[in-house]
Amino acid sequence: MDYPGNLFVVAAPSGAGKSSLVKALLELDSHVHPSISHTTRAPRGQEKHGREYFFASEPEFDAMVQGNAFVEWARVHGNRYGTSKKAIEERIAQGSDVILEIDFQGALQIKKAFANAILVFILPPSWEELRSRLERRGEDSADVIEVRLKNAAIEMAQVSKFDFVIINELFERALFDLKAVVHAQRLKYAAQRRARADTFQSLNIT
Ligand SMILES: Nc1ncnc2c1ncn2[C@@H]1O[C@H](COP(=O)(O)OP(=O)(O)OP(=O)(O)O)[C@@H](O)[C@H]1O
Ligand SMILES: Nc1nc2c(ncn2[C@@H]2O[C@H](COP(=O)(O)O)[C@@H](O)[C@H]2O)c(=O)[nH]1
Repeated sequence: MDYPGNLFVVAAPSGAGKSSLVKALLELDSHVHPSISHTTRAPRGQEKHGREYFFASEPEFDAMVQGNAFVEWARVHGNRYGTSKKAIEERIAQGSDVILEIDFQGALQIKKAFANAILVFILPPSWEELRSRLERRGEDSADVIEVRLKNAAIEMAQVSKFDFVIINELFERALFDLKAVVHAQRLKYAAQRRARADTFQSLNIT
């Protein structure tokens, strides 16, 4: 389906820095809107319902799956996460750009539903740095960090299926690259829409 707004999907192994990069992008670019996912994970320290996530019980999440409310959902690191259709369709239909911060399974489901979606994969510069970022963040127990690092190898094996890969070594450099992807995509779709409008006009199609 073709929508006037752009859909960006950012995936990365846990700790690579995607939330930090997306947050910085949102502060700089008011035309990009985040999609707030639903999750069965418990809230972390400062997280608020409706800000980082909509926190849902297992039965609540089940009901949404049964009700076909998700455009994609996946089990990630032992919890379920999903993107509600409502969260994105209304906005991109109105011409806004929407950014999703989800895992690779969800990203690939999104590409099937929205062929124009742009998939961006964020890589850490090294395994040592990935571990150290997870430890420094101080949000997850040692066991959870081990699970996330183990899953990171599986996630990174999917990188070739993404449209763009950004290495988040120097934060400002990675942010520059993410901004460039968003900007390039806007120019590309704007040009395509103009070309189509011109053709429609010359063919007298309304
Ligand atoms: N370029 C960078 N250099 C150093 N530290 C960074 C960099 N980018 C992010 N960080 C830090 O690494 C930690 C992990 O970043 P962040 O929470 O954004 O990762 P994430 O990919 O969103 O993880 P998750 O999927 O678990 O939510 C944070 O403490 C963040 O401040
Ligand atoms: N497939 C989906 N994955 C999602 C969604 N929202 C978040 N995520 C991913 O889950 C992991 C863990 O996140 P955390 O907040 O517990 O650290 C991370 O890779 C997220 O990107 C979603 O709606 N669908």
